[in-house]
Amino acid sequence: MFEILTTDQMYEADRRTIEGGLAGDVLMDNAGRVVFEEIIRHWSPRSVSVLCGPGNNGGDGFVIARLLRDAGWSVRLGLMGDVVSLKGDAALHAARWDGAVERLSPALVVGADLLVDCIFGAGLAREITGEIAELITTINSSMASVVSVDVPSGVDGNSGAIWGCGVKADLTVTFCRAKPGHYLLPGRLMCGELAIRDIGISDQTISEMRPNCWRNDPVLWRAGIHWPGLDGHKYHRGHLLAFGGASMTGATRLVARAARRSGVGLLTIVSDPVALPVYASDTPGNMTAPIGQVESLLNDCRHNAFVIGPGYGLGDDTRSLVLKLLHLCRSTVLDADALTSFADDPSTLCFAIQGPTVLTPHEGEFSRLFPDITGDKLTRARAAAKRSGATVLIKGADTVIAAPDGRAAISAADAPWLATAGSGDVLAGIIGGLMAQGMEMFDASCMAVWLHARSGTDIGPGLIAEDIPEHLPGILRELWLASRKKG
Ligand SMILES: NC(=O)C1=CN([C@@H]2O[C@H](COP(=O)(O)OP(=O)(O)OC[C@H]3O[C@@H](n4cnc5c(N)ncnc54)[C@H](OP(=O)(O)O)[C@@H]3O)[C@@H](O)[C@H]2O)[C@@H](O)CC1
Ligand SMILES: Nc1ncnc2c1ncn2[C@@H]1O[C@H](COP(=O)(O)OP(=O)(O)O)[C@@H](O)[C@H]1O
Ligand SMILES: [K+]
Repeated sequence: MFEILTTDQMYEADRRTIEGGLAGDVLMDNAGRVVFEEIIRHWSPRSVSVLCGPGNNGGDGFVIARLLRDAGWSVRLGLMGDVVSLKGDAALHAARWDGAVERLSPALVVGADLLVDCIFGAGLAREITGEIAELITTINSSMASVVSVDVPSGVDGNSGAIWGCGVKADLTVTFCRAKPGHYLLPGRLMCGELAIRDIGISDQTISEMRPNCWRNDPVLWRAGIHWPGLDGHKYHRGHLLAFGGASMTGATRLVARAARRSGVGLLTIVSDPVALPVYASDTPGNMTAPIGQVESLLNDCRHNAFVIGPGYGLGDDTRSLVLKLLHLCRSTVLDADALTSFADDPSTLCFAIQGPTVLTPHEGEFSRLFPDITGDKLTRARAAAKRSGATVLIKGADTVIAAPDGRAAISAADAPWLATAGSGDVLAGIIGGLMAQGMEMFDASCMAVWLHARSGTDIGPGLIAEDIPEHLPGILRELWLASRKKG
């Protein structure tokens, strides 16, 4: 259930399921039934208005109305357009509804305790205007609870964008698998609780669709974790070089702390000699080296991973050091100043990326580096990954991680506490630490985002960036114990 399907993939899965012998009207009946089950699980009987659009999303509404009424609820149903204009399965289920069919209007909202939003689903393809836009405004200002069927009407299932206006739901029930728009902002903010329910489409049908987007979950990457062996030594766990700035020393201290808590064997902070005492005194386990020794450090292949950018400073020196590091094709995480230093010349950066490299921009850094790449976050991350050859991780509440081969994961965590200075530095450190231990770049990025978000939700209010590395051992222990059970 971690795959995320585009609306086209969903239509295709429906089509194949119907071809495989499950009639379309049965699929629609199943869809209506799971929404009905969610409604009766969440609410006691009350007055309901089912608001139906002209397509199959509206068809689901007729099933829901019938089941609720059969269960003794007081139900009104409104339809956009005429019943005779309905087609296929929607027409069939409309014929099975023997209650009144009212005109879809704000009058249906007045006095209802629960609204079932079946106006538009996957088929929404243009701006919502006029009477329907007014109806949506009325829905959103009403005191009634709102259940949206498949997606909140107005939300684009693929991008999470809003077509002019959108229903704000308390619960969204979607079918078979989530769609990107359930997790990408602003769509995610419109969904309320998300229930993903099976309607009879097999897992095999889904795997035949070859989904390459997932909700970020340990299932995706836990097999790729490099746990230390009984006979291991510290060099088996990698030696990360974290490049520290001369003045903003806090950033790389956070990188170092996070990388070490993620399990890296050795860590050296390389910096301008002026800042070395700060780094050296930060914590006894950090090693330090002056930037003047960088050539000999890089000549030692045991230094197998690099993190550069947080607090490093902008400019030519940063640019040439980054290019030098990329030339070695070792695991490299570029964040913050290492990215912004290429704002005037992103193609040089992209050209230099040959080895396992992760770029971790926030939205501002992303638009400086890839100003011509537009669209939703998933599309942009994929385009930037394809262009650069790096794994691209666009940060935010709906962090997206995309690999150059098109694979992508979206974080569905609820961790607004992470929006605090330095938390991005910690993330870069975790990714670097995991890659130094041998984890593949996409897996390491996904795992780091997950560990970071879990820390955010666990620690909650009051979180400061320094808390996150200290929280990692507990979560890693859980993952480790789970891996031993499976083994
Ligand atoms: N077997 C299956 O496939 C199953 C599908 N299922 C359900 O079907 C849903 C998808 O159904 P769908 O494809 O009919 O699309 P849907 O969202 O109902 O809307 C299309 C209609 O809206 C109209 N329209 C669009 N935009 C508009 C606008 N801005 N303003 C005004 N009108 C606009 C559009 O008009 P047109 O563009 O054609 O002029 C068309 O008439 C899916 O979300 C799920 O709930 C489940 O039952 C499981 C089985
Ligand atoms: N609302 C939010 N919900 C969850 N995570 C968030 C939210 N806002 C920011 N974050 C996360 O916090 C981190 C902030 O990183 P960044 O912007 O680089 O800040 P800094 O440079 O101060 O460390 C990122 O990992 C980002 O995904
Ligand atoms: K809907």
